[in-house]
Amino acid sequence: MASPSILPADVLLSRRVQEMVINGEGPESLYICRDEKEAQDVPSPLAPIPIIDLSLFSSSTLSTKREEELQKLKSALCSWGCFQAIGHGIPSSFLDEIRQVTTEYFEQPVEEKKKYSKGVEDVEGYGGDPTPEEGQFLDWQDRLFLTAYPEDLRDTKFWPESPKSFRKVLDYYTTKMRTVTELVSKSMAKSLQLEENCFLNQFGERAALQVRFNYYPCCQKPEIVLGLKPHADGTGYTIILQDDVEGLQVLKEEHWLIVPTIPNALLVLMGDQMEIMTNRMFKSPVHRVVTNKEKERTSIAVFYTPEKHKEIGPEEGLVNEERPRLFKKVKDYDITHWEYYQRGMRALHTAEI
Ligand SMILES: O=C(O)CCC(=O)C(=O)O
Ligand SMILES: [Fe+2]
Repeated sequence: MASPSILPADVLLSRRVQEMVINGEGPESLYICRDEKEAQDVPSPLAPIPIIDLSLFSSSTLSTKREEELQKLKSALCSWGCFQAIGHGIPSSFLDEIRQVTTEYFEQPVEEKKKYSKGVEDVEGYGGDPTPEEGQFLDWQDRLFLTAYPEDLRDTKFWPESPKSFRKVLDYYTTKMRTVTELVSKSMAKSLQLEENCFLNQFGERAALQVRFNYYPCCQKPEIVLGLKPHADGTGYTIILQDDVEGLQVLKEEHWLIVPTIPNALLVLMGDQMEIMTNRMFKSPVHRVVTNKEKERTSIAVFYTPEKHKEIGPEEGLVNEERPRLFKKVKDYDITHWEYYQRGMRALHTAEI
């Protein structure tokens, strides 16, 4: 396969995938990352990712029922590293609303979206990865990346003013995500027989919520590109709202399996930092996104990451003779993760003892 030609970063960044599709341009070499033979593979089966009802974790639930659900949660995270959360308390009408403003944002003329363009060195804003490192390929996607929490770290120059309700909707979604992360973090701790606030304490009060709005245009040759290259997240964990188009896949025992789309579910997916904090009890799964010829896809991924400069490490309660300490204490792991990600590599080994 030809290695990609290197164009100046600002040129790459100024050409969005969506525009190329509108102009009828096919994937050029920079995006071609697989050969067609792989496309003749048998279609990927659906991943039977456990569905967890978060409402059962409330104190009003019968304790046996609650205990059962906690066990289900633990088993899901030990084997899959993710689960589909229902009963999270966010009305389905609101999930539809945030999906709607996301679609509306990406459907706007490119000049409107480019008002929020990220610069070559920026993390936040509208665009894609700027410079592929040697041997790396570009993802068949456009995205908008924003810090939503802590509020004083919001850079509102990247927050779209159109569609009109975008900011208000994102603000409300952030509040809801704060509630969900609190409940999920406490439940994960309880499922491991740990003190319920232990993960919340490691994340810290100023743990970040960053939102990545992903837009994957259709592709005439979906078998030779990827919407998002294989990776594990550098977060604590990530909460993904999919639309009704399949595309996200998880790697399980060397097979790619499709993550089912469930209208009102949130996919909660462990990142490397939960694998560190749980001393590898919970797995941070490798995942990727594929595209298709007929339907564009959007997803909204919320990255929940420990507070800046805060040290995290394995919970003492999960270190014992049978399970010796596997990781050192680390801080700002997401930065190391990003450096490795750009080279198409995992960073978790840098935290290992
Ligand atoms: O689009 C998706 O469903 C997944 C997105 C994802 O993995 C990411 O943004 O890190
Ligand atoms: Fe991801």
